[in-house]
Amino acid sequence: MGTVVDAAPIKATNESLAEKKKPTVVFVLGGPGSGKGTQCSNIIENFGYTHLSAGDLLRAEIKSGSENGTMIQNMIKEGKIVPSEVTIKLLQRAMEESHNDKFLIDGFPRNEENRAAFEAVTGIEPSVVLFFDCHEKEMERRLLSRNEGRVDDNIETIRKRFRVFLESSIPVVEYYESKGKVRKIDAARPIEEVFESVKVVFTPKNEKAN
Ligand SMILES: Nc1ncnc2c1ncn2[C@@H]1O[C@H](COP(=O)(O)OP(=O)(O)OP(=O)(O)O)[C@@H](O)[C@H]1O
Ligand SMILES: Nc1ccn([C@@H]2O[C@H](COP(=O)(O)O)[C@@H](O)[C@H]2O)c(=O)n1
Repeated sequence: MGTVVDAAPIKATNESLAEKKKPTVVFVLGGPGSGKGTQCSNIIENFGYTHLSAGDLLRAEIKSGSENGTMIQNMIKEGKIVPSEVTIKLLQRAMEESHNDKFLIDGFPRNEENRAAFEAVTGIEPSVVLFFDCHEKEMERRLLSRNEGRVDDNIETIRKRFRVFLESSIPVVEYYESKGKVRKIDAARPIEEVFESVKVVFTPKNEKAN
């Protein structure tokens, strides 16, 4: 079945965003189960950001009964990446509705198409890209014990998600690395230890303890 996409609201929303000062955006990347959502919850409690998870927005779109719901559900089940115009429209709407000007965008951009389309449509470049680095064995263990009833937390889909991460998402991390924007965090450690490293990225240099 073809993808149902309504591109018109992207332009309208973009015009209203363009009138305002550009928001601060931090992209939060890392493999499935690397702990992106967990650490974003910690960051928003301490640093005044709004957390926008691309995956959560897509899952909410399925639940809302949207005309794109079936397509999104099928892509998630297969571990595939939803067309950028759909995800960007959801992100833009959430940014507009939040009234904040600092965003943690979690799980986006997932591929080169996501990255280029977001920059073209919004004119926004991330100030920093957080990259949670974790080995597959640990990510697999975490996903299989997450127990949130997600349709993609089964071993077959997890393997597909790992492949998509290596083939499509790592090149995005490399792109931002070449621009000096990536802050790589060892995410295979306990949650509190990972957050200690994350805090350093968000704490202005002159506020760090000696
Ligand atoms: N450092 C950690 N050590 C052990 N377990 C963790 C750690 N960080 C997160 N978890 C657990 O692992 C699971 C996956 O974490 P989380 O949902 O934050 O990952 P994610 O990167 O956002 O995953 P996805 O991309 O699949 O949404 C959760 O059950 C979470 O509680
Ligand atoms: N930019 C994105 C982000 C996510 N997806 C789809 O959602 C699935 C779950 O994402 P999580 O970040 O919650 O793990 C992911 O596997 C993709 O199918 C997407 O298409 N584009």
